[in-house]
Amino acid sequence: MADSKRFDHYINGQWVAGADYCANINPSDLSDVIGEYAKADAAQVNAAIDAARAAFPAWSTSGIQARHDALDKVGSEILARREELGQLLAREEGKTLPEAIGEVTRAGNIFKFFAGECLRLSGDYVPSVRPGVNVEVTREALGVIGLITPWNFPIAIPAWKIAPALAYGNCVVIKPAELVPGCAWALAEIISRAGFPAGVFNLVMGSGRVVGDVLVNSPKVDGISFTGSVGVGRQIAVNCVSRQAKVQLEMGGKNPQIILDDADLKQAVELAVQSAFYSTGQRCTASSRLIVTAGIHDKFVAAMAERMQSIKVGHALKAGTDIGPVVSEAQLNQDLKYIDIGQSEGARLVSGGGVVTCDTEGYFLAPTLFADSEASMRISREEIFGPVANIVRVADYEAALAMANDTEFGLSAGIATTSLKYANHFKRHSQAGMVMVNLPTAGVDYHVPFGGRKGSSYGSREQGRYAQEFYTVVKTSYIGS
Ligand SMILES: NC(=O)C1=CN([C@@H]2O[C@H](COP(=O)(O)OP(=O)(O)OC[C@H]3O[C@@H](n4cnc5c(N)ncnc54)[C@H](OP(=O)(O)O)[C@@H]3O)[C@@H](O)[C@H]2O)C=CC1
Ligand SMILES: O=C(O)CCC(=O)C(=O)O
Repeated sequence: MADSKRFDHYINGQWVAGADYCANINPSDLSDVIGEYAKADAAQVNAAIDAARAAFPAWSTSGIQARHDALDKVGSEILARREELGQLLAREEGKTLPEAIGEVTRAGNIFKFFAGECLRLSGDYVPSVRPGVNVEVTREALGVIGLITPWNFPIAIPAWKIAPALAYGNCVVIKPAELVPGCAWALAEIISRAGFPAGVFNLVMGSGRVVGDVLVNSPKVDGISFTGSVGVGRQIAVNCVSRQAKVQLEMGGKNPQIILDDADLKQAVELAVQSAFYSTGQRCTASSRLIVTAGIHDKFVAAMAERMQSIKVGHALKAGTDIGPVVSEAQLNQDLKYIDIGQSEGARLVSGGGVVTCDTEGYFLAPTLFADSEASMRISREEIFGPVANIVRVADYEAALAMANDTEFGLSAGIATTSLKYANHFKRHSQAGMVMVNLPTAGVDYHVPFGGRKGSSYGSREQGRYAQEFYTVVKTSYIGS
């Protein structure tokens, strides 16, 4: 358990000391150490995998009422403690407190949703083409699942992987990002008291290179669900496919936000600000390319420049902060690098462009907007993952659609328009997994599928009922008389 701000792994129903420890530091205030979190070595990861393997036969055939009750209990506790957990989340990741409380609420609702899914498991019972024979199609748990999660949604992403995995009868070993182990640890502590048998749920913290690598390559792990960068995701896929393990990847985006001439200007500005800068732009669904048609372009650029003056950057826990810090020094350097690239490529800086000084020492960056950009520029093509966006001018809707689809990614895509014709056409012809009409590209519901096309995602969808595609395997049984 936690001992003078030391936080241990949870393996086989026990709190286990780390092979080493790593400080979890508040990006809004680098003098604030949240705690020392355990780092696992390979032996500890293998112990967690073995515990999950041993627990699997009983858990995968356990009663659905017990599974429902345990998941529901987790959801209730998360919701009851949303303010306190939101504080922890804002402190370790840098999202503002309202955003963090919103994310915690989403996590609680996800556990409640999948508690319900335990009671809605279904299959098919159909006649055979052979007389006197019947056929059953049922779903069974996949097995032991390794969950590898990123830093930008420290409780919601673990929740949307853990809850369906357990609901459908799998056992899990989760490795959260080393930058944000606090929320995953708090979630593990709640799960440890909810009534799951030992070994069903295991938390091992530490680096991707050690913990993640063992999980991905262990022959005792039947599937990996990963969210993070494209480079790491693709390598995980290669390793999983080579040993025939199931794999699901959620990775980057370069999500377009189209603003058409007929858009409501005020609404378009608000949703563009939300898409590009809220959560410090650190969402795979964020939009860093605003594609604007010629008739509204100049008014839109001017209105954005004015609106951005009132965005307050500051300590994530301070009332009134709109945008908290960037998560880490490495991410800040990546954002600054792209600001330099934008300037050297010839885009015009409209707002922001550098770090911001606050009362505390942290990784504060001004929301940054470029205009007069070209679709071919690196700032228009590569995922930045920070509060940095650019505007590209196009002639009309057709050009906007073509530019929106001209990307290696396909996670989410938005359009601001008052035209039903263009909205409907965009819904049908956007090559993204999620389409937003008069809404920001980021900010999704928890009960419907989440995921993208092309380079953004691989494997079946996460969330909602569709999650069962990954976490279950189908069995066909033939019954003769
Ligand atoms: N789609 C999304 O939601 C996200 C996208 N990103 C993108 O990725 C960029 C880099 O962020 P970063 O955090 O470094 O992303 P990573 O892909 O490195 O990290 C995601 C998760 O994978 C783990 N990991 C890292 N290397 C390996 C490996 N070899 N085998 C198994 N697991 C591994 C990480 O562990 P650990 O970090 O503890 O070492 C973390 O838990 C961002 O700038 C952004 O562009 C980042 C986060 C989320
Ligand atoms: O936009 C959202 O609500 C979810 C975004 C997300 O899951 C991510 O950035 O990884």
